Amino acid sequence: MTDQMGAEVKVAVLGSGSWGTTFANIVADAADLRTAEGHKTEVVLWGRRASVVDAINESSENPDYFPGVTLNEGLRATTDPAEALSGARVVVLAVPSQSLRENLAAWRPHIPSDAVVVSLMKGVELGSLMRMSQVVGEVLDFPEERIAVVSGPNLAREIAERQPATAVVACPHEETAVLLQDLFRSAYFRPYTSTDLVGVEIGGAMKNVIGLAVGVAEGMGLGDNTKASLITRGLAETTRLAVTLGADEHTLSGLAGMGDLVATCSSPLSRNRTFGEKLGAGKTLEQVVAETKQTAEGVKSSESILELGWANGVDMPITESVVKMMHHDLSPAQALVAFMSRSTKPERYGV
Ligand SMILES: NC(=O)C1=CN([C@@H]2O[C@H](COP(=O)(O)OP(=O)(O)OC[C@H]3O[C@@H](n4cnc5c(N)ncnc54)[C@H](O)[C@@H]3O)[C@@H](O)[C@H]2O)C=CC1
Ligand SMILES: O=C(CO)COP(=O)(O)O
Repeated sequence: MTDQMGAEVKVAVLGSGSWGTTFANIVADAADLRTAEGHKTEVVLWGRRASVVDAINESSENPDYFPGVTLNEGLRATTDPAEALSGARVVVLAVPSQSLRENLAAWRPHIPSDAVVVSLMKGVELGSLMRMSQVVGEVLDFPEERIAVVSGPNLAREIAERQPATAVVACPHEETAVLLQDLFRSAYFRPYTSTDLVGVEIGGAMKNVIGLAVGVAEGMGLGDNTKASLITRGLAETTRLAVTLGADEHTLSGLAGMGDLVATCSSPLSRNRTFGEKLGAGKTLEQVVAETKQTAEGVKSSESILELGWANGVDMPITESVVKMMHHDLSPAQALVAFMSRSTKPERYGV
């Protein structure tokens, strides 16, 4: 990337929550690798809260999300979006999906018109039913070759601890994906490229919904057959939707599909799975919402995803059950009965 963009590249990461902090740290660690090759990458993280920003600048730590984890010392943070974005060639977005449009509208005057914008978010906008890259394209009026996404089995805590992980960098314009792959590659983070933006984004958004369902099953004390069934049928549902929207079926058996689904559905670190687990164990929705401090994207995105499915004639039985549990007072026990009493069908139907 540095070869194409000059010897010095500034990367702005907007959002200093769990994934924004971790991703900024990945890019800062990756930058160290390339220093030896004569390139300089500056990484600046924008956060809303001064206390978090100060802690990152003063002690290379984000105590709210990763107490005890030492971040790269070269990582700088600021509460000023203009400062973070000034001269940035790459702008990485890591805020909750439902606030992206509002955030982008505020940041737009500061985003350099020739920047590449990268979404890390795994949601679908309520109302518009747009994927995050579509929201970026609409608000910023950027061409598709300068909008990319990163997705995959990326539980932030593990990666903040620098445990090995893989991901997919997707952009319809392969050259952009390759340039970003180089910028984000570190000793413990290995990005693959893809041109299938739709498949990568739908895989990321859907795995949160299936993660909620698997969490509910876990909370109800159900076993591995039930969870494997939900994961597998969840992948079928994800693939049906993604392919209908134009994705390559193979993307969904890759890192941003099956890979992320497995990580999310099997890990107690997943906020979506944990949310579902608490509900399945008998807590009320209000209790679980009050206890959940970080973003569990599937709760809201389940509604927009279901609508997207309906608008495109796609059968989405697990998503429908999740929406009813999250928003229409269906109990986990009722959801289970409804799911199991559906009419029988071939394993493969629809697209
Ligand atoms: N945490 C993880 O392991 C991963 C998360 N993601 C995705 O990254 C996105 C961000 O998630 P996290 O960082 O995990 O969430 P988080 O809840 O940890 O952090 C969200 C950040 O956005 C800020 N924020 C909240 N509302 C805002 C608003 N209205 N305007 C501006 N900033 C606001 C919060 O203060 C916080 O700093 C989500 O779409 C999530 O699905 C993707 C991969 C891994
Ligand atoms: O996206 C993630 C893992 O890839 C994080 O999952 P949760 O948002 O459920 O914590």
